[in-house]
Amino acid sequence: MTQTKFGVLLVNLGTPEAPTPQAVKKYLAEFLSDIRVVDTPRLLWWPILNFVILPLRSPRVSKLYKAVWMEEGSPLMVYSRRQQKALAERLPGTPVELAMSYGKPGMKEPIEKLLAQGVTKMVVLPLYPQYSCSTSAAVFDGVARVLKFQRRLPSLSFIRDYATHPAYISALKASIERSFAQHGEPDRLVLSFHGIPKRFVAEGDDYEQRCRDTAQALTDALQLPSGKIMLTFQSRFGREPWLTPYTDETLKGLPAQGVKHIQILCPGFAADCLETLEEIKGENREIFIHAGGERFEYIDALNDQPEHIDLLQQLVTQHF
Ligand SMILES: C=CC1=C(C)c2cc3[nH]c(cc4nc(cc5[nH]c(cc1n2)c(C)c5CCC(=O)O)C(CCC(=O)O)=C4C)c(C)c3C=C
Ligand SMILES: [Fe+2]
Ligand SMILES: [Fe+2]
Repeated sequence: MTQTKFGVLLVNLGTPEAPTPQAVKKYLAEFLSDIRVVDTPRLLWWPILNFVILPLRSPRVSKLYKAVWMEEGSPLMVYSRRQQKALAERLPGTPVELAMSYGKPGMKEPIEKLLAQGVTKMVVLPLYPQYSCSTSAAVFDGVARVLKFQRRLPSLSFIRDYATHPAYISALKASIERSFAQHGEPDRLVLSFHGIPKRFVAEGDDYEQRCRDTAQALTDALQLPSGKIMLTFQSRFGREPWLTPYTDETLKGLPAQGVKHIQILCPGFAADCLETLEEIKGENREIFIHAGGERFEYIDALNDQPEHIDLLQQLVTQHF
């Protein structure tokens, strides 16, 4: 009889290997070729991607990566590795691998490493608190793509999301309360989530609802008056309408309404990355201050905070 051997696969988006135009181009080419992310018909998308998007975007975005790059590498990779290590320390005897949907180490090598260690049950945890077809479902595709070439499949648990998990909400709450204690209570607490095209939601993606579920659970947990918390969407890409209100437009309008002190948190990002550090902590601070805002405080992602590792541990061990 085979004994069950558990293994954990953490998965995040992926990031370039270096903050250079060539490395960013390679990463974006893989990421933006996934039909889960951009679903424009391939024949139309291929020339746009290769002749317009990649040549124009890669040099510009590589400068943004340079601005947030850490000594050990890209922030997303650095924090994800720390999460992997901290979770592995909590689970002696259970291998924990980190995979990325795009770029290195990809999906194949980490899954094969788990199987080579005799894992018979794999718990897959996409590090996206709110489900979206563009992220969580792409992880599912990646797992299936790799397992397609295995003769012996492991049992699988796929954690769809954890938007209202009590340990997630209490980790966010603790972070916010620390920030309030350090800087005072702001006029508004802004929760900025990565956007997606509105069309994805119309076609059945429940991402917007899951973001609202998180915001509601946090509002209840913090016991703040409902007008104090705002939900916005960042990182718009392309021409079609994305989820609104947009973070940048909202922040630009706040000072004129008398809102001069904000704190901002990105609950949809398990790890700090380009989108939080450059776009929110950098660019959106500028927008707010330029519009007449006075105090802007960015609240770090949960990264490798002990409360976050508690959450990851609870999420995976409930499947053991
Ligand atoms: C093109 C469409 C995109 C969709 C849909 C999308 C959804 C989505 N993304 C994240 C999380 C992250 N995105 C990050 C970067 C990033 N995202 C897009 C595009 C879409 N994202 C691009 C083109 C980029 C790269 C930067 C740029 O060129 O502007 C990152 C950061 C990666 C890093 O290296 O730091 C994360 C994380 C979520 C959660 C999401 C849907 C809910
Ligand atoms: Fe994105
Ligand atoms: Fe961005």
